[in-house]
Amino acid sequence: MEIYSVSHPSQAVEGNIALTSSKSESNRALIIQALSQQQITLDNISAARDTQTMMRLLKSDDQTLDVLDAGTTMRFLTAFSTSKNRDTIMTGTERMQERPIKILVDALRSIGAEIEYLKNDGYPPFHIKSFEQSSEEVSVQGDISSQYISALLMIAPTLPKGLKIQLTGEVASRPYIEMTLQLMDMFGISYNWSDSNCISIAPQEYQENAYTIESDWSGASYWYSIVALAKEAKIKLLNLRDNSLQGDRAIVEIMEQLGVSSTFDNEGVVLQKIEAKESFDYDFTHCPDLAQTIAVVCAALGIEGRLRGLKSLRIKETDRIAAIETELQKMGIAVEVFGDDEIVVKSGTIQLDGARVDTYEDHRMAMAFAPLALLHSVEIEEPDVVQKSYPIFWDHLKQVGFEIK
Ligand SMILES: O=C(O)C1=C[C@@H](OP(=O)(O)O)[C@@H](O)[C@H](O)C1
Ligand SMILES: C=C(OP(=O)(O)O)C(=O)O
Repeated sequence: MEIYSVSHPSQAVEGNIALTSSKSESNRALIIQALSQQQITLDNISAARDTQTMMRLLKSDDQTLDVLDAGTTMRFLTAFSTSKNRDTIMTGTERMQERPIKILVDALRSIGAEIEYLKNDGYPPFHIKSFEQSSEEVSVQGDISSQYISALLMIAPTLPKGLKIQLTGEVASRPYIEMTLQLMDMFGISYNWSDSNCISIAPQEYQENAYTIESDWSGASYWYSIVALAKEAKIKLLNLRDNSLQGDRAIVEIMEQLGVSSTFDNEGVVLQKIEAKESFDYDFTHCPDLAQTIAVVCAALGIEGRLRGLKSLRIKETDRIAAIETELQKMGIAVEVFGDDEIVVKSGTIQLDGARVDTYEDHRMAMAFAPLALLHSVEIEEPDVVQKSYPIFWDHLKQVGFEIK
């Protein structure tokens, strides 16, 4: 097994960081480009493996599309292939075969798709056999994954009857749905989102336009953590915008409570240290990818942190609630878990002597725990997991004085 030993002798960080661009924006823009008959020009496409996989599979003529561990790639390509009536087998890693797809498959079946599961009902792999649109009305449960909804939204204008998507229950990860609609709007699509949570999209064509993908706010979160834990810090993150399409921009307000200020200029955002509050309480329903970063920041600062709205964490790259609990407890920090939705990271003194972090094939475990190296050297198992969203993460750490062996 590969292990990195990460440390930071001076505990002071300064520099400009050109983050990898957003895989969420990239994967949407690529699907829109593939659905459009017009010239759609995209700049700054993400180097993330999830996006590189999307690009490769969009060009592929193979019947089987293996998305590896990329959730958006699985969900968006499922709807895309169906809309094209393309005979396709969708598959992915072992973990991907445990991540639910039933809500999306049921929705596609209800509008005319014939889809057959090849192993376990409700999970990849499955076979998309045929599609002829029989109905434009579809009902989708909103509290499991917004990716099913984004997938349906993007194909909607290209379907002969369009789509009326009725969202039911609580709608989680809402900013990701808004990102999808805002990108569609940029390429000429109009839609109506009613008070009763019904999104209607008439048949229309995606129009010619150009878009430059923004840096990744989820990746930015690790830099907020680095600034919070460093003794001295001045970091500028390039190509991030105050008015972002990405919901993880919420890290700005979150980290104001945990010791980091943000100042935007026309190049990006400058992070500096400020005083942290003494306790922390936040609902991550709409920014689930930030939860691991914040759990570790609370543990490192010795602040009690109540993290709510974590329901979707159990079905991501790993069971992230269990992973946070296990790894922080190894470091002497008690974590109370309340059902599937909430954890409390208890205040205490983190024990990093001999600390080794298991990353559970989850990029965010590696990146969330790496900033602890500012307090004491830490070992990170399977460091290559960062390829999924932020391939140059470790090079960026070296750029600001982290030592990696
Ligand atoms: O649409 C997207 O780009 C994403 C939506 C979120 O997933 P859920 O909607 O499943 O929470 C998020 O966790 C994921 O990293 C990316
Ligand atoms: C959950 C994530 O990605 P996905 O669901 O697209 O695999 C993530 O990047 O944290």
